[in-house]
Amino acid sequence: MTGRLPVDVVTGFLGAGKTSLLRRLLKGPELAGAAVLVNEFGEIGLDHLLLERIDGDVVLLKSGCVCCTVRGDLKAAVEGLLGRRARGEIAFDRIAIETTGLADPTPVVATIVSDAALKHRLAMGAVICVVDALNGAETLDAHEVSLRQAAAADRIVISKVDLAGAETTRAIEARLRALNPSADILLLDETSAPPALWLGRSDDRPISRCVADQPAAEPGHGAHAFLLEADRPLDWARFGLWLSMLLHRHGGDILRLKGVIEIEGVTAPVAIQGVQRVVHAPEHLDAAWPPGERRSSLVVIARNIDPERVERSFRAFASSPIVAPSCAIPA
Ligand SMILES: Nc1nc2c(ncn2[C@@H]2O[C@H](COP(=O)(O)OP(=O)(O)OP(=O)(O)O)[C@@H](O)[C@H]2O)c(=O)[nH]1
Repeated sequence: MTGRLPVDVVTGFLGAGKTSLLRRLLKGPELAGAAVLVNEFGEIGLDHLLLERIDGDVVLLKSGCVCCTVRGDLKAAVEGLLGRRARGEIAFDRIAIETTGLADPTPVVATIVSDAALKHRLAMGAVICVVDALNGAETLDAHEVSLRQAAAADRIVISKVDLAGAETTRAIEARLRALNPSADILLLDETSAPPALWLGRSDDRPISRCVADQPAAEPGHGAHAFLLEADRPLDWARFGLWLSMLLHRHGGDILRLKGVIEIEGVTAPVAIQGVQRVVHAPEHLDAAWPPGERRSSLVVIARNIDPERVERSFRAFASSPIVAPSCAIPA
């Protein structure tokens, strides 16, 4: 890898735990000095609310790492970062790319190993696929792209084993071993140590299977992203009710819901995370609201749902002081 920057790719379905894994790795020495590229689905990103902005889509993480949100061309984003590094504007010595949860990682790997402009400057590290122990089986059944993600991986991290229980975890592990026998598998919960040694490649794993001739899966799979916003603080109990009704009614089609909300009587922003039918524990963020951005914003990634109906329902809920029948049942 001499002279070339190692690139690791973190993939996995929506909400599997990719960012959580990266956040933990960023706290240790493994990713110190890394540039992290976050490839977001759709045009809507929220991470900028929580990170210090350098300019445009490039942000500096608290760890000192560079983080770049990619909404279009990955190659252009990587070239942009390499250019800024060459000009001495930013410093990093490795790259980690988080793909969108709906992406087949194959084209990302192909860009790194075979693009004429990049292949002499970058060296492929590992493809790490995060699979959620709780939702993993249903996701593998329903979304072909999740099979491709697991099949392309050098290493598979099974997340949320603390939520799934031993039996469910064993079942998903056995399924993943059958699907990709050559991948190393690691079980992870919220407290176990991050798999530092998993970054980088071991030479006996040919990259070829990652860049197999098969066409990449269509990104998106009919899913679309939309944004729900509210300018005044939300009542926590009513918000919880609205959210549980939404997931009760449409859970199978809400692939991901995440955002930052302002709750009545709470100064700090609160991060909300929903993955299919599961709502994770809300997180009170340390960061204060960036100036001028104090508002609730929720990104929903869904399929088979008319965003306007959900928006109407959310607006009615967020703006009315009492639960009116028209907003009580999410459309
Ligand atoms: N209990 C538990 N929760 C976890 C674990 N890993 C991730 N989570 C939670 O799962 C939710 C989604 O995690 P993220 O890391 O944002 O998932 P992601 O794959 O980056 O999501 P997208 O980028 O939207 O595809 C968050 O609320 C995390 O705190 C785990 O091992 N245990």
